[in-house]
Formats: sequence, structure tokens, C-alpha cells
Amino acid sequence: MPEELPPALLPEVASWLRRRSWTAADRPAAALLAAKRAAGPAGTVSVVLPALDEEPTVGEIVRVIRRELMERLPLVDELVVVDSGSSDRTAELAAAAGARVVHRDEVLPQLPAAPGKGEVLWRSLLATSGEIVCFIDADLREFDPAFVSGIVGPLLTDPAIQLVKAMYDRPLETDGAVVPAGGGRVTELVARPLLNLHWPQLAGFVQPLGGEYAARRSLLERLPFPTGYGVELGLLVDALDAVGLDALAQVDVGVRHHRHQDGQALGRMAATIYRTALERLDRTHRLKAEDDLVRPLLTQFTRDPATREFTAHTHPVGALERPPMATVPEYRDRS
Ligand SMILES: O=c1ccn([C@@H]2O[C@H](COP(=O)(O)OP(=O)(O)O[C@H]3O[C@H](CO)[C@@H](O)[C@H](O)[C@H]3O)[C@@H](O)[C@H]2O)c(=O)[nH]1
Ligand SMILES: O=C(O)[C@H](O)COP(=O)(O)O
Repeated sequence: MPEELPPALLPEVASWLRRRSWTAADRPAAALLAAKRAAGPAGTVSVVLPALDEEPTVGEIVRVIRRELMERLPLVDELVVVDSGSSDRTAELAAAAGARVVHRDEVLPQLPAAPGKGEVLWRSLLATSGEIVCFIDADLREFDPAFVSGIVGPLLTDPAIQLVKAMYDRPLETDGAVVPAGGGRVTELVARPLLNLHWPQLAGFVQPLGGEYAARRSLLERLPFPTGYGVELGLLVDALDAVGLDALAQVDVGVRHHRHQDGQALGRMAATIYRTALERLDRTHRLKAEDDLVRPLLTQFTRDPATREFTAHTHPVGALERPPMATVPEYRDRS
């Protein structure tokens, strides 16, 4: 009998991981600047921060991007905070730190805004003009400018790349307690399983739900945007269909610290993401759940402490079922 092989990544995903995963340090600042200048209009960069009540963090993120990526190294042409209906001083502090602040209702005012993050990302396309659009969450702490320069880098240096997601360690930091790789709970419990089973070509993304990604306007403008938290899963799946795996990439930018939502809020996020996936499965006729449409393997990632690289671990996803016990002869025959 042939020896049973351990479950493995799809060969095209293994190849993609080797060719389309980088670290921010792979592209030095001077090379990025030279590539931007050579690219002309195609190298213009808009950074967009969607923000709903992010008073504690938005100002510092804006200040760091302005100082490091607009003044010291002029990679970013436009920095816009799109206010998603904040009731705190988000808009005031973002403007004081040097961002252009746009309220979601000012963009396309004839269309009443839907609540949610995806809505403001969608509207941001109308409020910005860069050919490369870079989304950054406004609740990040200890913000590192490599979150922007790292993911914009491949778009500046390689015309074949269309969308780049950041990858990072995700500690879970609540009430002073830190669980080193405990963050990304919806990612691990909902999004990664859905993507692995139904869109196995996307199994190589370390942070498929991450809010830090950059893409060409020419791609974003032809994709639908789910208005809520389904936007990341929706864009990733639709970008795969639109441009293929090789036009997608990911860049390691270190560690991400952010404000964590509570379990019930994450439950609502998970439900939205699940619906977004169902909608796409239905639309592409993949809901029949025929065996060949579901790949029963799950790839998870850990950071290797020695090499500092993300390592993929692939596990079988079991779904063996036993029949009702009443149909088992030994059960029926027992006295
Ligand atoms: O109605 C909203 C909700 C959120 N945000 C902003 O969107 C960003 C991310 O929101 P957050 O609540 O911090 O999301 P997380 O709980 O961190 O969720 C993760 O997973 C989500 C689902 O994929 C992604 O949208 C997030 O970017 C990603 O960080 C922040 O700047 C928010 O202020 C809005 O602008 N409007
Ligand atoms: O991206 C996710 O999975 C959710 O936003 C939850 O993230 P957290 O567990 O780091 O809070």
C-alpha cells in the first residue's frame, strides 16, 4: 500500500507563497522612491483611513504617515480620513494631525450612507485620486509606517501585482493581559475555514481579514464592496476571480496592535462575513457542496521563532458521519 502523505498545500499555493510573499525590508526606501518616480501617474498613492470613533489612535497614525511617508520619504501623495459617522473628536484630531477629513455623507450625498466600514471604503474611491489606494485601519497602536510602505512597495515595483495584503503577528491584548498569537479570532474561526474549504487558492493568505491592504484603483473600481465587515473577504474573493492568484501578494510588516472588540461584536462580524461568503458561493454556483467544490483541508500559520518566517501547517477537515444508531443491526438486535 502506498504510504499516506500528510495533507499539503495546493501546489499553486505553495508556489505562490514562494513567489508572492515578501517582507517590508525586501524593498528599501530608495528603491521604492525611484520606482514611484519612474511609474509617473501610475505611482500616485492615496492612503485612506476609515474611522468610526477612533479618537485615541487616529491622530498618531496620521502624524506618522505624514512625517515618514509624505515629508521624509515622499511616497504618499494624499492622506484621507473618511469619517464613518463618529460622535467623538475623530475628525477634529485627524485634521489637526494633517489629514484631509471627509465625512461619508459628503461623498455621493444623494445616496444615503449605509452603516459599516465597507461603505466608507467604497465612498473613499470617489474622494481620492491616487492610482494606488492603500487602506489602513484607524485603531492601530504603535503604528509603524512599514504598514503603508511595505504593502505599497510591490505595486510600485511590479506592474503585474494588483492587490497586496499586510501580514503580521496578532497578539490579543485585553485588560493588560497579552496572548501572543491570540488575535484574529474571526479570522481563525470563520474566515480562514471558509476560504480554505471553498476558495483553496486563497489558503496562503496569513491575514485574509486584515484591514491593511493596497490595490490598484483600476481593480478596486470594478469590484462590488460589501458595506460592512464583509468587505475584506468579498474583495479578496472577487479580486481572485477578476485578476487571478498571481496578481495578489502579501507583505510581512511585523506586529499589529489594535483595539479589540468583544465576543458579541465579533459574533456579528462573523455572521456578516459568513453571509458575504454565502452570497459569493451562490453567485458562482459553488453552493451545491459537491465534493469537488470543497477542499477538506485547513492551512494555518505560525511564526517560526528561529527564521521569523510564517510557516504553513495543513490539517485534514474531517466530516465523517455515522448513520442513525437505529439503522445499525447490532443496535437493533440487542436484547
Ligand atoms: O462602521 C464602521 C466600523 C469600523 N470602521 C473602521 O474600520 C476600521 C476597522 O474596524 P475595527 O472595528 O477595528 O475592525 P476589527 O475588529 O479590527 O476587524 C478586522 O476584521 C474586519 C473584517 O474583515 C476588518 O474590516 C478590519 O479591518 C479588521 O481589523 C477602524 O478604523 C474603524 O474605525 C468604520 O469606519 N466604520
Ligand atoms: O480580524 C479578526 O479576526 C477580528 O477582527 C478579531 O480580531 P482580534 O481577535 O485580534 O480582536
